[in-house]
Amino acid sequence: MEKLVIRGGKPLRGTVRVSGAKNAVLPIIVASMLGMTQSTLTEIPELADVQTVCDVIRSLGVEIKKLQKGVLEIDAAGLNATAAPYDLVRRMRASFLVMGPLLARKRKAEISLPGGCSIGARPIDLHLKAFEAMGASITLADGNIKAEVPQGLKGAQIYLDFPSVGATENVLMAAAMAEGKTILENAAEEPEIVDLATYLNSMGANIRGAGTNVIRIEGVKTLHGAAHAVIPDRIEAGTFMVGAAMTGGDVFVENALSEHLKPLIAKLKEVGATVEEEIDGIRVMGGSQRRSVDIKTLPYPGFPTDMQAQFMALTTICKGTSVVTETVFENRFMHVDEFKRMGAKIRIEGRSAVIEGVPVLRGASVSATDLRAGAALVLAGLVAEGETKVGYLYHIDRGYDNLVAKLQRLGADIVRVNMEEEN
Ligand SMILES: CC(=O)N[C@H]1[C@@H](OP(=O)(O)OP(=O)(O)OC[C@H]2O[C@@H](n3ccc(=O)[nH]c3=O)[C@H](O)[C@@H]2O)O[C@H](CO)[C@@H](O)[C@@H]1O
Ligand SMILES: C=C(OP(=O)(O)O)C(=O)O
Repeated sequence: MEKLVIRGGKPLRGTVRVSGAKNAVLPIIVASMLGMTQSTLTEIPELADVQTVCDVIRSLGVEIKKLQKGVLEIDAAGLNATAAPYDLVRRMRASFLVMGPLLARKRKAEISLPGGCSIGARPIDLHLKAFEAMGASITLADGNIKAEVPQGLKGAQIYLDFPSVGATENVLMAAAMAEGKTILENAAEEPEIVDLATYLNSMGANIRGAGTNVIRIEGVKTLHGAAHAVIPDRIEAGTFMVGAAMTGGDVFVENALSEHLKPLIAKLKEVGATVEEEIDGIRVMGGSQRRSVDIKTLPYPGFPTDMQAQFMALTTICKGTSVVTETVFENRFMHVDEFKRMGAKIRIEGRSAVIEGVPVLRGASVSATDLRAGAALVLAGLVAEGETKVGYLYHIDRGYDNLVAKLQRLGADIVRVNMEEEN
């Protein structure tokens, strides 16, 4: 098994460039299925999830060429299948986003229930209710969802019970080519939704209001390919920012957009870090004192759930008691037990974790229980006394582009080793 081996104690210093956003690139690659001509996408991060989403849409007849590092050319003229294979869908929840484009272009879709992720049950009822409102009939058999809309999708007024990111994206893609107008209320407002809408509009769609909680979509008959550069990854940026604050370092996170990171910036300042918002990135300098701070995750523009684990890593070494409350996912505290192995003092009370800061963490063997938990354990390893070994790296590989090389360039003592070879 491969592991990351980290020797803590080195402050992160220097410049790191943020890659394109995982949570923007996945829906954007899927949205390319709607184009009748070729799209060129740039700022594509090197991630296992990008590979998986490309495999999913290739299996449906879409041609994808990697022109050079970070650049994909996608041609969906030959889209010819309507069933997404189970072994790919189970690997990544975002695969379920192909349902919208398949219904729009092929009027039917068959997709396995997306793979359960350890952070919560993650149902897809809001996606399905929205498709039903647009005229689709949906059946579930043998773990597969079959949706059909023989007369084509019709625009509808849809209210999401929760501002789900994935459901908003699926509706945007379906409604872009539906007949008539769709009004989506209580829509998700994340920057990744805006990026998807920008791309769809450059493909010929008519979408207004993305980034607010009401999105209006006037359906068009066809869409064409377009050129698009994916936005920077605010969660990757946030991970390095927390790393700088934790290690008492000084890091310029190039390409990070401060307008996407307001809650994190505010909380880092509360902890005692200095944060400078610059035109081409964000500089974070960690102080010697770290004060305890409370956070509560919320849909955008609230504190992102995808930064909760990394921020909790920081609170483990803040002076005093911090409370971290998770409201978006019901089971996103798997990292707590791993932090405890490293000497952190944390107890869980319902949806909150109460963290009593300790002066030092100790290196230990720990497991990445999910993507952000993995990143959080790496951050903990950077400040721990002695050696930390982080296993189950496939979680981290899903969503961080060259994490080890980027950390090494910032001065971290971190290597990736194959433990079997070592023995
Ligand atoms: C690929 C991608 O972009 N992933 C992000 C996306 O996931 P994802 O799109 O899956 O997240 P959602 O916003 O849909 O989920 C938020 C909450 O709504 C619930 N829910 C969602 C859909 C549904 O039909 N029914 C339902 O109950 C979920 O179980 C969860 O508790 O947004 C999450 C919330 O910001 C992030 O953590 C993920 O990194
Ligand atoms: C939960 C995450 O991703 P996904 O929705 O792809 O599982 C994440 O990026 O932290």
